[in-house]
Amino acid sequence: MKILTAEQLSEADKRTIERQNITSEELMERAATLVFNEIHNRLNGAPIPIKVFCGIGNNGGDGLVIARHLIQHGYHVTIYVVNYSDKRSDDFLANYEKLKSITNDWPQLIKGEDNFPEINTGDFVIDAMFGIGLNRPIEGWVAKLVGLINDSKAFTLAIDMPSGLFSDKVPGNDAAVIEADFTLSFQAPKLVFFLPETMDYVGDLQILDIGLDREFLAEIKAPIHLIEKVEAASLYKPRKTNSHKGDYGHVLIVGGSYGKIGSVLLTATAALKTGSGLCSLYIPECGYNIVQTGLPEAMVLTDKDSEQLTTYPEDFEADVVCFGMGAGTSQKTVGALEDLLNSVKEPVVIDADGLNILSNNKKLLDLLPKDSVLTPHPGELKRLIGEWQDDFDKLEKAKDFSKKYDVVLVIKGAHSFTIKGDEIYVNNSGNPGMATAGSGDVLSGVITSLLGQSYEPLSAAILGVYLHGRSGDFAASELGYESVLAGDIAQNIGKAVKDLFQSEMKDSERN
Ligand SMILES: NC(=O)C1=CN([C@@H]2O[C@H](COP(=O)(O)OP(=O)(O)OC[C@H]3O[C@@H](n4cnc5c(N)ncnc54)[C@H](O)[C@@H]3O)[C@@H](O)[C@H]2O)[C@@H](O)CC1
Ligand SMILES: [K+]
Repeated sequence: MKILTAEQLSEADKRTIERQNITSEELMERAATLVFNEIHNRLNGAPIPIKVFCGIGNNGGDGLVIARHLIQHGYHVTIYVVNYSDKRSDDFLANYEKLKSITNDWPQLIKGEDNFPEINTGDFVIDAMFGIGLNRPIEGWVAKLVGLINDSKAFTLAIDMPSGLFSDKVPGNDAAVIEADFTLSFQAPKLVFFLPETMDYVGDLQILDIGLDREFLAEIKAPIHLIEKVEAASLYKPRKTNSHKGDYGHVLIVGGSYGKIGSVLLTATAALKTGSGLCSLYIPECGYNIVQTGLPEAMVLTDKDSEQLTTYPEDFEADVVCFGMGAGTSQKTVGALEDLLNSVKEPVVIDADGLNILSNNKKLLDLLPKDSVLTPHPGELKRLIGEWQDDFDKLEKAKDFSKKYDVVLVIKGAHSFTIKGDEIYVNNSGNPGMATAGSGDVLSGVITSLLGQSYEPLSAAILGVYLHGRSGDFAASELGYESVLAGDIAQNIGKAVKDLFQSEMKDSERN
């Protein structure tokens, strides 16, 4: 799904109004009625106090339409107009008028702190103050009202965006932003819903298809995509009936050191579980028995050093090589990576200590084969690309890095970001149970395996990140977040692959 900017969405609104020959008021009615339906489906007539806070632009107009439908369906609704300005939008005014015919309870005007209502924990708050039109931070008494809503701990539903969030920048440190429990957003997700610095304001997210012009949406150039099941499934390459293990790639996992042999075991398990035909490991001698016993399906070669990697087996023929997990950063291991990069011409996967070695020896970056996949977590990324001011700046620096070295970057996080040049792919599978030791080693194994199965590097990274998250979802639905171990993620890869072609998850499997 394309992630669009506020300008692109406003343009889509305009084109829709022209091509569908409707008024903007009709479009607002359509969008806000969809929101009402979602609320009604969930509340099912429950007599809880609903407080709708409306701004005076079109986000406020949405709030008025939602409130009108709620009142007509017998809900206990109080409407507040947050009157930060007298410049009301036309569609706001039209819907303000429409309220007259259905209720005698006129909206309460808030013009300052004296008009603040009491908000109780048990209230249901609808935040329709600001949407994509916010162009400067919320200030003064409106900021205090945002604080009051947040402090109330009432369940808060944000319409289109939590008020105070911008679509194209991170709010300042002390900025007033609604901390929504749920956000219902129109037509396309906005980037800030997925960035570490802003995602917590959004709560659970649902995108409503409000029927904006299909042709325009299909044609519009968007460099940022959200990856969900449909997008992941479109990348998948089915297996041929008439095939053998040689068709699914031979991967070589290079890593491990004394006390950290488990990491390579996890990577190799994940690679085999993702479908690699053959899997070999190149590890220090101390790991030989551990790997041979722990994973009989894998083949093992050992370095002459018993505790660390010192060389790379140059004449070994593998389809793809992965380097780094548990390897340590000793000078001898730096030499091993240098040997590897001097002998391998195909894209490699570099993770963990492999990335730390690159950060400490930046000249090695020039040796990376084109389209290699690097999978840093934020700490490793910082060492690679330097400090950033905020998440938008981070993405710019990451794009520059990807272009400079011609590599695919996978920035790991709650929503992992896969970056190649100017293209960004935001992953939407996974859960907090996956924040556990070895989870990244499993991801490297999945991506390496896909590369070995002839997936293009970018596709291998995007699909690999999605499958890894989805495997974690299956593991968590069975075990609970706290009990998910990295090995459980690897054990569920098969379910994640099968699930690509199954319709929606049952509620019992959802996290
Ligand atoms: N046809 C459309 O354009 C549709 C728009 N929709 C809604 O319209 C919203 C956008 O509406 P608007 O463009 O009217 O903007 P908003 O309602 O988001 O903001 C209201 C106005 O406040 C002013 N403003 C911005 N920052 C401010 C600040 N810090 N303090 C005080 N005033 C400030 C701006 O001039 C803006 O016009 C969307 O988020 C969505 O909710 C939906 O009804 C769907 C259809
Ligand atoms: K809002």
